[in-house]
Amino acid sequence: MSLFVINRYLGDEDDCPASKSQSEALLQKLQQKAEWKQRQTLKERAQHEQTEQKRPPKRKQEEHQPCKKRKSEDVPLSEDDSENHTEAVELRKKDAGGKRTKREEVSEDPADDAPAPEDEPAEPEESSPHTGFTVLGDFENKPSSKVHRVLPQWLSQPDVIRRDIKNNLLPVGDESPLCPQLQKKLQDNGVHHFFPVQAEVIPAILQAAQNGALLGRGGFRPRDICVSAPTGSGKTLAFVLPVIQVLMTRMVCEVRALAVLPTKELAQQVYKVFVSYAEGTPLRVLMLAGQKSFAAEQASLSEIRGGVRRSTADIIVATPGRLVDHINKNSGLNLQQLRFLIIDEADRMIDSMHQSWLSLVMKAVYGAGSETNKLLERTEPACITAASLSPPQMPLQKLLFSATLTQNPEKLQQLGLHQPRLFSSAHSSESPADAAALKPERFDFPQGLTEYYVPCTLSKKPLLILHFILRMKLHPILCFTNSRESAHRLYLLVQLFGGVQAAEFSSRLSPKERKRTLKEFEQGKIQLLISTDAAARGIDIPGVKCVVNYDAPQYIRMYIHRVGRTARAGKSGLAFTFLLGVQEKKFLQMVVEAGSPGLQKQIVKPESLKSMEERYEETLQELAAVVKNEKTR
Ligand SMILES: Nc1ncnc2c1ncn2[C@@H]1O[C@H](COP(=O)(O)OP(=O)(O)OP(=O)(O)O)[C@@H](O)[C@H]1O
Repeated sequence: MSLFVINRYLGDEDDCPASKSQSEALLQKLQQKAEWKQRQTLKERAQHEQTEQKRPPKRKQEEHQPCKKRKSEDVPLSEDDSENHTEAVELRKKDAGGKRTKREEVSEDPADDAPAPEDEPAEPEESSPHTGFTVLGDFENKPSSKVHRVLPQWLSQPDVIRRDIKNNLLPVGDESPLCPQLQKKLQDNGVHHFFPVQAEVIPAILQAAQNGALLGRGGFRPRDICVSAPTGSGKTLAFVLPVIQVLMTRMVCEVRALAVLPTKELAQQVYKVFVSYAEGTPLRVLMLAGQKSFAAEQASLSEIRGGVRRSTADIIVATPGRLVDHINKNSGLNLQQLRFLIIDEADRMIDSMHQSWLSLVMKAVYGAGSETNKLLERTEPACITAASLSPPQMPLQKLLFSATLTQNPEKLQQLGLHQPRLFSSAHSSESPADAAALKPERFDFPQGLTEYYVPCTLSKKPLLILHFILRMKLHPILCFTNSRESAHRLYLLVQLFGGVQAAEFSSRLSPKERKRTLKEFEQGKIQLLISTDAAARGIDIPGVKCVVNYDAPQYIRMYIHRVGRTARAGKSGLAFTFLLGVQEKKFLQMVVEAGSPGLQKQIVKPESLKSMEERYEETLQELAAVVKNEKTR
């Protein structure tokens, strides 16, 4: 079977009359063939146009797609091909039990160019009608199946944390994995029950450290732990308590726990909790967050004892910037015995990974072994072998916490987690179908939170916030704006209007002023705290009844953290978001897609604001003068 036209050598035709008549016959035959082919092409084109008109549009579209089968029809025919074609037709006729279709008849007789009856459906062709070649394989275009997102098992099947705090309290005394000393401390601090996240995570961390701080059961490295639980659900105690319990029996003071937090205020808050529960144990806690000068922090890190430089801290709470400074400037921070690396607000910390703080910490952890601790020299994690497990080793375990932990495996991969285990209340609700459809990530909201939105215009926003405090008496209110300029202007306006104890909280203030402001707000001296997102994450102020998003946040994570400043520790709270007409649809959709039960509409009637309007107009004029004054200063 030839696939191509073969130019045969026909001999010296001019010299031989016999061969001349032979070549004439051949020429005639070829001319006939060409005519037949021309007619055939015209006929096929006519047929094709007819069927095109008859078919539904979708089918037509498919027809237009190039397919290899059709291409084979364009291959020029050789004489041999024609013969083979006749043979093939004959064979097919036999196969079909002698039944001859009209189409076969047409293709068999080149002279017959009558079109096939219109009502006769075209038969599926097993072989190309002209070449007679059987086309092997299926060259039709097939719809390719979509690649579905498949989450790693540890992400898709987390250990579930119950959402409802109030109905899932576990008494502190009941089969508690905590030592009596810490139990007593909890009772003294007014904590009589564990919240669900604590009931799940504390035993998991303690279990991995059953042999003390060294390698866990059977000599294996403990699994890293990730926790995704709502704002205010008690994540801080979920890591503070087990870390203290594991380390409290240590013999030598070395840095064994490092908690990294994104802001000074958060570091300060977590530092306080560590200090409170470490009281009465030999453990020493230190903060490296820029509250003191670098030199002062450096001096507090180590001391000379018996002629050897020794660490003076067991637990360090740090911000990434200051931590990196201490590692880079070799200020005496020794992380070679680090047992726990706690990353709070983990999703935010992953985003700040460009500072490469984590790789520096890892380098410091697995750096050259110190001469004094040859016995406990650690090796960088690699394949687990009998040899790698034989010496007593201090394993590093990472503990990640967030209310909005990312589910993006690529982002989590940057953390180099070891056989991670996820504890989550939110992720379990995501169905495989949702995951496959790449739906937006879903998070869990505190149960006691009621969310509202207030339709408004730009000019009415200041009046609304005044109405909330002066009329609705919703204070203390934590009010968020999207920029520090906006926070400052609103603060000035409220001050000028009068009758409200207000303060601002942003990077305009020094760390000292910020600390004082938060304290005063906590003490109830401030009714309205106007803040940027500096206070959106992690800050725990128990008395906040109401959060107002004066400017709607752009990202869902920010919304979750902002509204999470209320309704903490199983209590109830209100969150209001002021929405302009153009923002409404998109914002409400974003929040519901993220797992919120939905925002209720709260309309403030214009009459309710009427009585404040005159004073408000005056205030605006005063504000213009004050702002002008500030600019010229
Ligand atoms: N078992 C408990 N019993 C009573 N109060 C608790 C308990 N655990 C934590 N709390 C209190 O709940 C509040 C919120 O705790 P915490 O700050 O740890 O929440 P969080 O989950 O870290 O929140 P966020 O995600 O906003 O940082 C704190 O005031 C804390 O003292």
